[in-house]
Amino acid sequence: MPAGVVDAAAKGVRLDRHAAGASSLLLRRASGGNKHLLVSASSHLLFRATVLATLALVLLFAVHYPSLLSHSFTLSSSSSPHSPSSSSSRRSSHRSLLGRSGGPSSSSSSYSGAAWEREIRRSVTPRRADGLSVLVTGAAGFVGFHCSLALHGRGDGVLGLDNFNGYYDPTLKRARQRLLASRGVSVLDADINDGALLHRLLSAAPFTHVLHLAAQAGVRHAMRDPQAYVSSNVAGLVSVLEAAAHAGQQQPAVVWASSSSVYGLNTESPFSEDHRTDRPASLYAATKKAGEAIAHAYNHIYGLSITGLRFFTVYGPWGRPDMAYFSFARSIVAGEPITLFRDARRDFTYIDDVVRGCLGALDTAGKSTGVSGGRKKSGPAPLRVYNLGNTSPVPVTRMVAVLEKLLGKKANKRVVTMPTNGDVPFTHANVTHAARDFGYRPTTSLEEGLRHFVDWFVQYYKVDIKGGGNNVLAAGGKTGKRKSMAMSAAS
Ligand SMILES: O=C(O)[C@H]1O[C@H](OP(=O)(O)OP(=O)(O)OC[C@H]2O[C@@H](n3ccc(=O)[nH]c3=O)[C@H](O)[C@@H]2O)[C@H](O)[C@@H](O)[C@@H]1O
Repeated sequence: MPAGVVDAAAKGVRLDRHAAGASSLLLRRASGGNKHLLVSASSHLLFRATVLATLALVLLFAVHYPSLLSHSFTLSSSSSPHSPSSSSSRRSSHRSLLGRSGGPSSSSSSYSGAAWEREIRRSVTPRRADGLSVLVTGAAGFVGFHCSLALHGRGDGVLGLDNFNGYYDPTLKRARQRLLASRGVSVLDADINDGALLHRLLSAAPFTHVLHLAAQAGVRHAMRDPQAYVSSNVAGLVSVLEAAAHAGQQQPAVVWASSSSVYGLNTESPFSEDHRTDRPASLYAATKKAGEAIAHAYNHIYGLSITGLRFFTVYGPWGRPDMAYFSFARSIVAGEPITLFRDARRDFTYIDDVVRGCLGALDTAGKSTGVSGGRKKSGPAPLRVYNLGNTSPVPVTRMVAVLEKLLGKKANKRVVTMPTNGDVPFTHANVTHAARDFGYRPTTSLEEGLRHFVDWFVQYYKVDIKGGGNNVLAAGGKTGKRKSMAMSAAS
């Protein structure tokens, strides 16, 4: 018996004796003589029987309702967003879902149990014939949020997962999560490095796909926090692929976010999937390139169908505050200076185009071929990589000019030589492979896309652009918090 158990057992006996002793003392005082000895013995026996019966009951309860003994986990998607009680039940279910730090060790034990598994199955059951059942990692992130909405909107079953880290303002991620919940999509607080939880999730329901978008983003930030990139983009990817390879019911196909940054110092343009990607310019790019090599290995060994999508500077409503277009908009509104890297050009790609690309990649992923929990494969499985760009690079100065026009205010610009911090001077996507295989055709110009972004930005942060964009009103009609949130978001 382990020491702790021995200890507890001994304590139990001591408690037992103490209690029995106390009751016999009372009886002795009440009746005296030999009679009390009999009563004392029977009371002793009665006490022990009660303790044993209680223990048996607790054990029975734990076996049949393990989830009730752990955290409450009601998935918020089950409540109608329109019913009067739904907002409070949503709030309380959020509290139960969000009440943890989301670190690898915190969620593993609490997300489990038969009832929890039933909720997972309910959540990922598609509402349309031949619909997909998709686990979306990074679902409270920019691209994950939009993809989750789109998948759910067309009747696929979606379960989201996000660790809500503080790389940029988590309140924006929480707002995305709330909006998803109001549409019926749940996002669990969990980390992709929590392999045990991923395994439980993928064993609980027949997921057909994993859309793996959780990652440590940001090209230049990699110099400040290199380990975060290794943890999320390398270890985290391995954790997701391990869980997919060994999924209990069926191996899902995996579609994941690579990056245009893998082209690194490539000088051929436009960038094609056939070009060199062995000269990354940043650790971020190196981790994404490593991810593509890791994907190859998992496809080869386990027969996992894996598709890597190389995103090109994706922007739009509900975007990432750390990205240039977003932080520039905030600085312009606040009258703060912005720093432009001379001659930088990007193939800015609008979120709706990227979402269509992601769904096209999911729809055409093909099946994984691993059997017996990933121990062997029945044949080769698809291994694909695609550019998802806009095919028309734009100077960053032009992007700022469009923002100035939309916000009705001039930027305070400082133009400097591009620092050697991992950035690359230009990106330009060739998307013929994605067009051929799933009809990917970006249709949104930078002007149009930024207009949608600014519409959302002024509404979300209550920016008064009629007054020249100087005024940021108290946000949301409920609290002034969002104003400071807007101004303090990570960059
Ligand atoms: O497409 C990609 O692969 C990558 O796109 C973006 O990376 P990046 O293109 O560097 O996006 P931003 O940080 O928004 O920068 C956009 C442009 O603005 C320029 N920039 C950035 C920051 C700044 O202060 N000044 C400035 O001129 C950059 O040089 C770049 O040309 C994302 O941040 C990455 O997560 C993603 O993987």
